[in-house]
Amino acid sequence: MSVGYDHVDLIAMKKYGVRLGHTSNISSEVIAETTIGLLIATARRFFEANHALITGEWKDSDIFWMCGRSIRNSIVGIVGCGNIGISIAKKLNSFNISQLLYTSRGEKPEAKNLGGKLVTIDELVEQSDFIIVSVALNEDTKYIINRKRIAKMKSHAVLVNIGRGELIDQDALIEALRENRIGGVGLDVMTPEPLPLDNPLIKMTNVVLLPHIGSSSIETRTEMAVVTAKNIIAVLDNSAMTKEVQL
Ligand SMILES: O=CC(=O)O
Repeated sequence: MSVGYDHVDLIAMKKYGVRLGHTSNISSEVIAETTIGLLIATARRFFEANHALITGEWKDSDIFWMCGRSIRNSIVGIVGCGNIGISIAKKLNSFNISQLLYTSRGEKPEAKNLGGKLVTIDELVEQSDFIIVSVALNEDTKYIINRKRIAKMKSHAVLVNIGRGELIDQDALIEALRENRIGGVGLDVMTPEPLPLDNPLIKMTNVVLLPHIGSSSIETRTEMAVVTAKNIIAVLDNSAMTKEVQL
């Protein structure tokens, strides 16, 4: 009952003739909503600000207290422009950003129509003020955000990951955050999940962590459950699944 199937041994499934269903595209919209929320919460320091309020640190202060960065007039890069990436791009369109960048195997007409420019991953990390990782995890994309690419990011760049934890070299990310080499990070996915409470990310003020709740709306989870049930029934009936992975 998920979009991604990186946690399934596809070779073994194929070898033993086990069919695999998933919930492709059902959750794209709600994951895109989560992404926008996480992007703003990270860029505008919502959790840090909330913590300041509840701990009595909210005082008459200087005009730049708790300032974050606007999304307006910024360059936003989306790594991976599948259904979720496109849905994020559509929502961002109303934010008056200055440029949308994206990576993909080839130009995507839908992204182009939204003003998106196809770039390489290295160009994207170098040029973006906000970087959103929304690509499927596989052998080609594992650690796509590696140490070298983290080093290329702008010092104020905000990185958001709603794909899978292993898309990012998390140790390199923690180092960059410790040394204030990037602006902030918003993660709905991380390594491992659940994240142990002694992980350094948990205590960092420039990090917003969510417990992999990208698709967690009642409506979406209900729809995912129904499709999963239909997929199971299809296997029992030896008929076509609603969403089947071609092994
Ligand atoms: O991460 C969520 C999913 O793959 O559905």
